[in-house]
Amino acid sequence: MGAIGGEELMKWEKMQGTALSGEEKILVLVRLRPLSEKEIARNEASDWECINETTIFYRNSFQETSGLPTAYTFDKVFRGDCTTREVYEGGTKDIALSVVRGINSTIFAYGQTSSGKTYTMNGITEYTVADIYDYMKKHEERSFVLKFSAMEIYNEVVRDLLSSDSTPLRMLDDPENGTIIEKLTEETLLDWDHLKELLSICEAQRQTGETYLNKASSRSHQILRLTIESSAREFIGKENKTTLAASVNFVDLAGSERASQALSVGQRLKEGCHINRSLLTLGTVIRKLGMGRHGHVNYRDSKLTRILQPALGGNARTAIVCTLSPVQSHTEQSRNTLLFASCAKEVTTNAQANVVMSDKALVKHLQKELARLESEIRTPITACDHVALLRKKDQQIEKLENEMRELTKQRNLAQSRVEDLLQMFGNDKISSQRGASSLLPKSLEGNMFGDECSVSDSIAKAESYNRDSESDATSYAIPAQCSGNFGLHYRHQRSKNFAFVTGEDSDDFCKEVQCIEVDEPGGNRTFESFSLSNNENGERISPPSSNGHVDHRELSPLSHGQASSTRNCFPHGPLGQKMHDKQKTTDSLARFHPLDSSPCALSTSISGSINVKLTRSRSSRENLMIGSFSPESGIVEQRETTPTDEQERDFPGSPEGLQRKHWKYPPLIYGKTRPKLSRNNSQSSNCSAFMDELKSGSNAPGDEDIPSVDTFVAGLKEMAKLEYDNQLHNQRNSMSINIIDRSNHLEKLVFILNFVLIRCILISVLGSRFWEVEKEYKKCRIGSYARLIGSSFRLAS
Ligand SMILES: Nc1ncnc2c1ncn2[C@@H]1O[C@H](COP(=O)(O)OP(=O)(O)OP(=O)(O)O)[C@@H](O)[C@H]1O
Repeated sequence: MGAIGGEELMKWEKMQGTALSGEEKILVLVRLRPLSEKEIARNEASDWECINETTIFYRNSFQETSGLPTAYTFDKVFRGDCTTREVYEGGTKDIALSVVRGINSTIFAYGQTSSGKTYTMNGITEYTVADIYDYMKKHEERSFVLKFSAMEIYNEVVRDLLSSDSTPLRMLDDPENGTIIEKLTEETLLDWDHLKELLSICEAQRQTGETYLNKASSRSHQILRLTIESSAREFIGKENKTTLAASVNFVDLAGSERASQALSVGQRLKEGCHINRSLLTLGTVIRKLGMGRHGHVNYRDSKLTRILQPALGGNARTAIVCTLSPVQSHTEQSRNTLLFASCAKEVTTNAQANVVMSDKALVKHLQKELARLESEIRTPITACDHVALLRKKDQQIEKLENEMRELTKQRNLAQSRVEDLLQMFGNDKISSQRGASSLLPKSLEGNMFGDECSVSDSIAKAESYNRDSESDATSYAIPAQCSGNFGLHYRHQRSKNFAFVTGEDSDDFCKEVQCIEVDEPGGNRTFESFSLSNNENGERISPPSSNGHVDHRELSPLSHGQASSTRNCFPHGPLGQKMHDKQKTTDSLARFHPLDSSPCALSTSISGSINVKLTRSRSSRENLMIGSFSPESGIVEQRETTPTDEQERDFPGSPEGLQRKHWKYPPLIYGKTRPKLSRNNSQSSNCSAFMDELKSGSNAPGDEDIPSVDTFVAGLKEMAKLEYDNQLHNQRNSMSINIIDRSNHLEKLVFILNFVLIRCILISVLGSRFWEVEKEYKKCRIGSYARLIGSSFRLAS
């Protein structure tokens, strides 16, 4: 019998209206047995409940928290009050009856002892056979031949249940039909009554015994096999006759049992061991098959799995009915059954219709098949395939075009962004160059522009410069923590990139110069702060109040990222208005010529320069910077040091009162004799005459003596020049010191060399003299020896 499709099969398929072959998962049903009378009498309760058609739920009456699953889902679950007919109709019928269509099928029951396997399988077998006979009646156009065989595996021995001879049967491996049982009785059924008779013989022959858990416990695995061969009556006696042949196996497994629970001893215990061992092998096979047939599947480890091999992942349709005992004391066994069922539902079988052909029919069929394949080879791709291929290609082209469009869009967007950024950066660079150039003599501007070309270079140079200048008392870049005379802390923030350069959204941008640190005579340093912010028109707003006292929180709104609050930095009243006007004028000037700009512009220039560098090289987060200006490179450099107000407040050298409140701006003194910025009494700190003017102006609010911005500009310009001169002077000094040092070193070297040379000469002169003396000495010695020998010869003669 082979799984060959032929005319007969095709006809049969049409007749049935369904496909007869294919892969499918094993059907897994779970049946819960009702509590027996005995169990009810013992006041046992059921912990299991079928909550719907597919899920069985474990109700934990002990409220255990074992972490094990409580709900299990299968193809179908049946409550205790469900009849066997319902179980049969609920899936097993379809599988069992595929045998009449030439497909092997297997129904087996699995579960612990006394869970209702035999009860279920007896019913299913009866219903199936009844339905088969019913089917035969309905399909009189076909002739059916039914054969019945029965065997049991008892203590790993195969026995024929239809024979009184209890001699163990041998198992043989047939290359075509798999495992066959030698000499197994196969009865051809005459009718339904004949089958009933045979079934009763099997029941009588089967090994059963009484255990504590089951009065009539099956002690063996029973396999009832019904083979059906059918062929169309019209072809009978003809050459092209084909036959469908398949078997349905009804397998009633022996139940797993615990010796402690079944109280089995002696023979029962031995039976139990064999049962458990073979069930263990079955479980292992199922688990392996459920994981996807990787590697070797150990079918041959037990006779049960050898016989059931086609049903487990082979050429068969399979249904497993897992039976459960509801009793609490069997919960663990029930869980094991459900675990087995869970693995089994992952196992796939591949059932094929089994068609038996006569030799002539087989030859004819093979010839036809050959002709078909040859024609396929000659015309590998039909016109229909071409059209399909073209359509597929078109779809691919369309998809790729769409992708290209999308990518082009993204590229254009990215390009425009890059251009915008470049434009903004260019503007920024110009602004920063202007800012820097305002601090430089014209002659040095060229250098600066050259340096500006590379941002990283500029930063590197600026950083190195700042490193060098940290110890320099005249540098601008003295950190607040150092003991320099003062340090400038620049804080800036840009909520929109380069807004101040483009003039757009300038109110989102604000810069602040804060915390000018001054060494007090007593060694204490103080911090003062003022902020310079841009208003909506790009105008800078200066912070001092009319009374000269500035609240730092008002002056540094940018620390909170709120540009709008910087507008409040102006003192209220007429003074504030005047300042505002003055500032406008200054800013407009500063925009055209940074060198002639106001101090605010100067600061802005510094900040702007810093901003360009840092916005590109670092994130736009709020920074508190220490600025340093390099006259050589024209770079204003800043370093992140003490960024938060919190840290400033905690700075030991900054008295509370002076840091945040009661700001005073005494006038600065700057002149040729003082190379660095200084102030008269340095009570608190500030750096500009402008502030002083403001201070004086605050004494007479509303007065016409508004602080002169020009004065401040001039002052700062002078400061910058002075600082620059000072830098040059210092550098020249340090260079000359260097040269002197180096010439000293050279002199020392020459002296040492001379000394060594003289010693060498002396050594060589003395050496040659030594050799001469030694020679003379040797000569004298030889002469004296000769004389001695001569005198001795003379004496002897
Ligand atoms: N669904 C059911 N409804 C009513 N009674 C049932 C049901 N299932 C089983 N029983 C009864 O429970 C008892 C044990 O059933 P059965 O012998 O079928 O169990 P088993 O699983 O085959 O046990 P073993 O593995 O020991 O052979 C029997 O008396 C049977 O009549």
